[in-house]
Amino acid sequence: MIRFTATSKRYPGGYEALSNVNFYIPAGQMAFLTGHSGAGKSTLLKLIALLERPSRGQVFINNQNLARISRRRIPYFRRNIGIIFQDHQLLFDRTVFDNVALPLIIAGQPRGEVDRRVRAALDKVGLLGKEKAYPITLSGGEQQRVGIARAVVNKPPLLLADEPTGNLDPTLSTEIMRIFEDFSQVGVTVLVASHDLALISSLPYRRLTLEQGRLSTDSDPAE
Ligand SMILES: Nc1ncnc2c1ncn2[C@@H]1O[C@H](COP(=O)(O)OP(=O)(O)OP(=O)(O)O)[C@@H](O)[C@H]1O
Repeated sequence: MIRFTATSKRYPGGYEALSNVNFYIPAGQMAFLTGHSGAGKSTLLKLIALLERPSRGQVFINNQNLARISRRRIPYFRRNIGIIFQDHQLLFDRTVFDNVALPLIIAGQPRGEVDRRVRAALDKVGLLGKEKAYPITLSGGEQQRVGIARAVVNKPPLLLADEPTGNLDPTLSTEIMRIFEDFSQVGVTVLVASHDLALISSLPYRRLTLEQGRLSTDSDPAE
């Protein structure tokens, strides 16, 4: 599903954020990406979402070489990826329903389909009944779950999360991880960048560790 082959990323200032990274994550796997601050975790996720391009090497998603995707086709490619950020980037002047509906409305889905899918997504994250609420009235954990519902409302086969539990206490963090596990169990590939080692160590998933842009370890407790 995700393949990096000798992938490097040098930013315009000359800083090499990723150096010769190689790994493969099969479809349906859940994995963590960890490493110190500045190790290159966000950069790696950005290369997958085509928010940045590698300076050397390749990134393949579903056997598709991302170098072959033109700028014009990037929005269509991104519909295959749900992205969750630490600061969930919700619209505070819109209801929960409207926040989650946004990707479907942009994709031109008919109203009935939007209603049905938004409710299904809110149900998956345990927020049915909060459709009319405004994000400001929700707790941090609930806001993060709205962000997850919005990321999955298109049913993307791939979910990327960048520090999704950064602002949450351990109990809420565990709840968020459980939601990701549920998606992975129905075949969604999930890659979570996090430096919460206590949380990661408590879960039986593969762990890719970056150290100054290099993949220093790749360990899978299942093997
Ligand atoms: N657009 C950019 N231009 C120049 N340098 C950048 C850019 N984005 C990131 N960097 C640099 O690349 C390095 C890796 O950054 P990245 O955000 O990928 O790390 P990270 O592991 O996600 O860190 P954190 O855990 O602090 O978010 C950092 O030194 C950062 O300053």
